[in-house]
Amino acid sequence: MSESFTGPAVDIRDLVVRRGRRVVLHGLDLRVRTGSITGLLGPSGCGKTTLMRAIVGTQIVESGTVTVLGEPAGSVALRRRVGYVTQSPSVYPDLTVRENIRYFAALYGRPASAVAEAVETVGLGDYGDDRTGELSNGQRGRVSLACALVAEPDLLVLDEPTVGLDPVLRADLWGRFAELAAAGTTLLVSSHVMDEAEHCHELLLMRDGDLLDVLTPTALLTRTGESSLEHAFLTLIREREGAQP
Ligand SMILES: Nc1ncnc2c1ncn2[C@@H]1O[C@H](COP(=O)(O)OP(=O)(O)OP(=O)(O)O)[C@@H](O)[C@H]1O
Repeated sequence: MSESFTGPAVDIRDLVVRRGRRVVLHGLDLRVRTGSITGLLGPSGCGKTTLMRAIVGTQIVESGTVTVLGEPAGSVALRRRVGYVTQSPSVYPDLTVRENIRYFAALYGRPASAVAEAVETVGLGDYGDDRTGELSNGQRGRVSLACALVAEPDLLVLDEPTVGLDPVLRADLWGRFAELAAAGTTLLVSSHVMDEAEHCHELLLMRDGDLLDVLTPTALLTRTGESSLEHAFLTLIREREGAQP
């Protein structure tokens, strides 16, 4: 973690993003606490990926400001401090699993032990010497995740990192995310399955390009009187829709 920065890891003011003919983010205001695991949750198409792209600086924004670790999103100073794993794996198919991860480790000056740890974290210990192009889609996604993990950036932005993973691996990954957060890393993790929300410190609940609420999983349950996060989110949506003029 970088020493001097004490503000929120992400600070967004009045963010408007248009994609094609559609305005997909309608003036969002939000903050992501440094050292937290923040879940970005909402139905398919609500704008989670677009928001993540704005945070990592790959999205053209119409108006508003996105400040990341105290710098404007996308600035050169952030290149090594922000990791982003998209839903489509970006790995070198001709390299083996270990070579891919080693390449990123070298770029970020990380030791060989970090490579071995990253391979194990994503459950690919038996595939370290396999060519990445010969793996399944889910396995390739895990290589991509390992490449981001090995760099140990200050902010990790992960777009649906647990899709298609078995329950054991998902639990292991959330355990690793918790360790990283405890060490000061900020994680912003999107998901459209609410059962993942329980692993997060804070939830950003999105719907149709707007932020419905920002609260902890416990607060979501308490506020709605529900016992499952899935139901709680639905109840919250119905309340808000009912409250609209
Ligand atoms: N390449 C694109 N060009 C134009 N519009 C787009 C493009 N990608 C997404 N959109 C629009 O932006 C909206 C938000 O998309 P986004 O990918 O951010 O949603 P999401 O919440 O990440 O969805 P999912 O959970 O399915 O990945 C969509 O409803 C779609 O209309």
